[in-house]
Amino acid sequence: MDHFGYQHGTLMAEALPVADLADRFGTPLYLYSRATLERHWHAFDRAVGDHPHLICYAVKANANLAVLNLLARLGSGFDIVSGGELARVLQAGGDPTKVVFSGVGKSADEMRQALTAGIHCFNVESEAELERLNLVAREMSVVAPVSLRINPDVDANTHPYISTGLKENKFGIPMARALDSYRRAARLSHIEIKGVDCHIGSQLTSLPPFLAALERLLALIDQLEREGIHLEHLDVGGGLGVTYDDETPPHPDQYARALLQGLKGRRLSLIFEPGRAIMANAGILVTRIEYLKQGEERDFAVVDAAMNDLLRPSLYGAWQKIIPVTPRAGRERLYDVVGPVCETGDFLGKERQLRVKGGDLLAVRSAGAYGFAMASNYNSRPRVAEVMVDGSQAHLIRERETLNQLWQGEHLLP
Ligand SMILES: Cc1ncc(COP(=O)(O)O)c(C=O)c1O
Ligand SMILES: N[C@@H](CCCC[NH3+])C(=O)O
Repeated sequence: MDHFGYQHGTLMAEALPVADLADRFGTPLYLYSRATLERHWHAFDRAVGDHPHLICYAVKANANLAVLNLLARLGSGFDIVSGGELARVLQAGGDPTKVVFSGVGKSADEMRQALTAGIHCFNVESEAELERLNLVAREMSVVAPVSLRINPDVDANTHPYISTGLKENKFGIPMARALDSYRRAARLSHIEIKGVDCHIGSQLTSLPPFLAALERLLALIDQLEREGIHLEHLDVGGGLGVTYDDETPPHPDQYARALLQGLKGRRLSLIFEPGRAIMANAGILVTRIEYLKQGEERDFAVVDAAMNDLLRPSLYGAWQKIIPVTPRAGRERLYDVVGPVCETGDFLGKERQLRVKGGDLLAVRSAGAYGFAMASNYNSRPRVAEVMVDGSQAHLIRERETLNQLWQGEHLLP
């Protein structure tokens, strides 16, 4: 069921007309549907059934405290990549014992912070990081629970900027070094080996790359077992894609079934780190057309949202559906939907057929993940408001930034 569907000729967010929300909260505006994000989380959780598992939502996809809090209430764990994300999870009431810490550049301070919080596991991405973590844990007289993130050299068939499991990518420990790294970890006094981890990329729309990575990891797990290194869990990362246009990614049921079959009866518990699959289609970006402008080659719909609010189209050439909030009758025209930022690459969509007038509202769909999370103040644009819709209630979960906030923390010379 789509919680952003049309009713009586106008776009709804659950039980509320988007146009009313735009009037009430202003534009640009991120709108999220609580029912959708909860349904997506449950779909993932249910898919794994009673096989021991932990769903660790990837905080980077959307780190708003209200989002994290709703997920924490469902019993979710969290995949973090910084001390800032850990602080957000704790602030939102998340359970630190369900947190896994990924990322190639963890600082000693971040390690201390995570050890103090008592997280579930560090996903260690290099031998140098392993050494540092051992030292930090020794200083604190604790033992650090560790998974090694292995780079299985599998092509995820996704955009090169979001592919992470190829030899040339910076992520993880190369497969060829995996065994030695585990042996080294086993010798370190303040490291406890818990599992193995991989994450081969984002927006994957088919199963074979996941299964190829799984096969390689299982071969490693069996090899480690023969050496007396026993793993408790296998962290398969995130990466399950969503439908932006006409992609048909596997449903979490199919994905989980394939992985469970791949385990061939091994009783390893599974950790999942989904981000996009939970949040992307639980959010839209609502924007108002400032001007329609006729060019020589094409027309432009200049809207009030820009690349600083939603970077994916500019950064990856990503395609996201752009739909009218209240569709009109009449002739369609072809528009580039562009923002006010002074960059040629500032567009939300190119060559879109639309029937619109100046002042109309548009909604960019699938914007709940990597939308607000990647927003910036470029061109001194205050970051926009975020609203969570819950049935017929709308909650402001992040206020629109004020102009004063733009220079908060800046100082003039004496
Ligand atoms: C280590 C790690 N885990 C999980 C994710 C979440 O990925 P996705 O949003 O594709 O599920 C990412 C981002 O790609 C990641 O780098
Ligand atoms: N930010 C990216 C995904 C990167 C995932 C981070 N590991 C996107 O919008 O598609």
